[in-house]
Amino acid sequence: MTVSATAHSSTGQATAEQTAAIETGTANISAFPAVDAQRQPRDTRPLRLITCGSVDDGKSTLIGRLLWDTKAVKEDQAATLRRDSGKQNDLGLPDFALLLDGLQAEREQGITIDVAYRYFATDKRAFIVADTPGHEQYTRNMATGASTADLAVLLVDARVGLLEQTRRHATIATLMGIKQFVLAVNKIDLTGYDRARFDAISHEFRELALSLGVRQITAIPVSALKGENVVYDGKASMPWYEGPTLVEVLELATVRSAQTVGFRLPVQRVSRPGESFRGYQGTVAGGAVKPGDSVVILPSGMVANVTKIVTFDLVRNAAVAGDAITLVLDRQVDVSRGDMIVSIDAQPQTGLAFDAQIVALQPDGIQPGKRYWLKSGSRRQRVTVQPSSQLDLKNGKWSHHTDGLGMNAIGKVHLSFDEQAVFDSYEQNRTTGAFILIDPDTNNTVAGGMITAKRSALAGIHTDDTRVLLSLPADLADKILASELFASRREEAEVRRISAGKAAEILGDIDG
Ligand SMILES: Nc1nc2c(ncn2[C@@H]2O[C@H](COP(=O)(O)OP(=O)(O)OP(=O)(O)O)[C@@H](O)[C@H]2O)c(=O)[nH]1
Repeated sequence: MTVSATAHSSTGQATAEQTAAIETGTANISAFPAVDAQRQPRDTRPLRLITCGSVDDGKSTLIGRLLWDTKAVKEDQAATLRRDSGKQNDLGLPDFALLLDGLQAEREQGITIDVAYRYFATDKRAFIVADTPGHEQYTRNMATGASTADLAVLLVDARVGLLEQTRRHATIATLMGIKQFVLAVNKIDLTGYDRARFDAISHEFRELALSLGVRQITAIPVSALKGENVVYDGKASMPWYEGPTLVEVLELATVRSAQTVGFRLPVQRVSRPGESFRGYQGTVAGGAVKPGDSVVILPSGMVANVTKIVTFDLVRNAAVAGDAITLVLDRQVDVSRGDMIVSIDAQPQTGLAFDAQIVALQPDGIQPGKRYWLKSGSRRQRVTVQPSSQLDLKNGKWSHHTDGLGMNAIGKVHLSFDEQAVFDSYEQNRTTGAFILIDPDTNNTVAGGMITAKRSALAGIHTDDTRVLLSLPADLADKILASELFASRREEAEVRRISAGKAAEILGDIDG
């Protein structure tokens, strides 16, 4: 067995070695109902999932069970687990939650662990599971885990049903772009395998998920403790359940595609080892590049052609997202750290104002109108943050909110920059569309966020002005927008391009 249960703190990419190890893993799943192996080509990319649940819902037990039943536990670990059998449960099984105890201990000592990543595999696919703590104060860790996940497993205790925390987790997962949910109705054994109970909870969850716009939902009655419907089926106890096991759903889930639109190279360093060589170094954050491609340097807008792509040991004829490269261009251009080199035909947005969604991470929260440092990749800029609405985690609705955002609050904000900023939307690129906010007084990271859209200059217009414009026939509104009178008050070039229809969209956004 090549797979080990490995805990990793912080930002969580599997190393190449780990990925290779999990990809060669061959877990024994013969006793588990086969999904036609012929029809299911093995996906080489690991599926990333996040598990969320409230305290005591059985999250540790479920993850432990997944690792155990897919044989992702090393022999020595297994032996230790069996030996510590003071902890054995009524069924004579080891306490699976113990597999995760190292992390627990660190947490109790107050060592900051954001997210622990664990690796397991079946013969169809490898998995990386982000284990995040259930307490409310750990919301930001959940957001961190969710930001890279393809799928969220939400746990509820079958005896208790959905809680506010379930809604909170589902909402954050959705905000982070997760579109596939599994509801694991755990501890079903403690309800006497009550089908009506399961149906009621899954119905309620379906409504919640639909209200969030999530359509891919699978609800599964599970006993993590007994290992029913996790890796092995639970037909003996639940003949009424004909759906898939948790692992079957995970094997069939889709890996979120990189969704990048064009080539992006945030410049980390300008390399000038000698007179004759000048290269721009960084990690490709999207798309691909090859010699001969035309690129634009942002925010300056200068154009150049790629002559050479160099990595640490060789000259390459192409580079893709994730590659650390040095790019050589065909002419002298002014490029510095924090600039972005992008493909000419699919450029990110450049502007002074953007809309974003943020999660406040510090007790001080986010203060309206305060200037922060915004850091995205290697770029650091001054920004003013103005909240516009806040998410009510009890009912999942946004409400108008222009005051500060407290710790763990999720808000929509307007970002205003002193100098041109360059972003993709987070939907389009998770690297160049994401940022953190740093408080200049304390140097603390006070928020994590994602760009939703560029704000037009029109969005700065007083709402009443825009309402008046919208009440006019579209052609008249267009004329007024294009008039000198209006242009003299606003950034002329921007305003001219905006139709009343666009204004309606922006207004909707302001109201929303
Ligand atoms: N009967 C039964 N008990 C379960 C099941 N899953 C978990 N438990 C028990 O529920 C208790 C809590 O389980 P944990 O896995 O520690 O719960 P958790 O959600 O990870 O809790 P924290 O780690 O504190 O967040 C333990 O005593 C488990 O043995 C289940 O499916 N059936």
